[in-house]
Amino acid sequence: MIEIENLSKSFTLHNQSGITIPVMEGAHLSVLPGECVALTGASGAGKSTLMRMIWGNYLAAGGAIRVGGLDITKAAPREIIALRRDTLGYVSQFLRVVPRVPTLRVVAEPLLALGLPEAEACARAAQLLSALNIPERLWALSPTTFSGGEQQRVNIARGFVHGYPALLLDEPTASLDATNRAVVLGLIEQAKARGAAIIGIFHDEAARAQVCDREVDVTEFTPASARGAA
Ligand SMILES: Nc1ncnc2c1ncn2[C@@H]1O[C@H](COP(=O)(O)OP(=O)(O)OP(=O)(O)O)[C@@H](O)[C@H]1O
Repeated sequence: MIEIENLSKSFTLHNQSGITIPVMEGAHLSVLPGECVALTGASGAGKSTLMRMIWGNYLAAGGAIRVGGLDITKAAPREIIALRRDTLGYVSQFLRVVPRVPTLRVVAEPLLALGLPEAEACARAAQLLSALNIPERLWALSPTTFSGGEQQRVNIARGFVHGYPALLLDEPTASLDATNRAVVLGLIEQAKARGAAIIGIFHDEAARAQVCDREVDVTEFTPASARGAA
């Protein structure tokens, strides 16, 4: 479902004499439907960079990233938008929303974008918000004033509202209490059971051990030149 081949990435610092920093070389990764793979490696090894490349926010220098058959490194913006609507979900660490949109709507939006009737989309959103213990009195409010943990749960609800065939999870249990952490791990297990291919960053080792089938240390993809500098 997710296939990465010979991927490389470097950053050019335009405001610092245009210096180029290679951060990844020869990256390979393949994630099958129903599998959850954890990206590991020390801080700065490139975990977030790899996730952002799969999401289509960072351009690759070379290689291929195929999600559901589409090579993201060569895709047109409209293809990326369609991929994000239908196939690829992303639970980032922080919720980014348009101010004044009610929480229920924020969570229902991915389903509305797919053309589901409003009542159906809102019912599914309500189900997830309840499961994630967001009190119903908050659903009509914008999540912009919510606590860090509440915002993260809204973000998770939004990321799991549609049964995406592929999912990227960036620290999905980071600021959660034990009860909500267990709910999120349950959602990940359900997503795997329905066949989602998942890539995640989990600093929570117990969570990683519970839901991930294997680990990939991105340090393996650090270019030899950058390794020498470390
Ligand atoms: N936008 C950027 N511009 C320049 N360099 C960047 C950029 N984003 C990341 N880097 C560099 O790429 C390398 C990998 O960073 P990345 O954030 O992917 O690491 P990480 O493994 O996710 O770290 P952490 O666990 O601390 O979040 C770092 O050396 C970082 O400085």
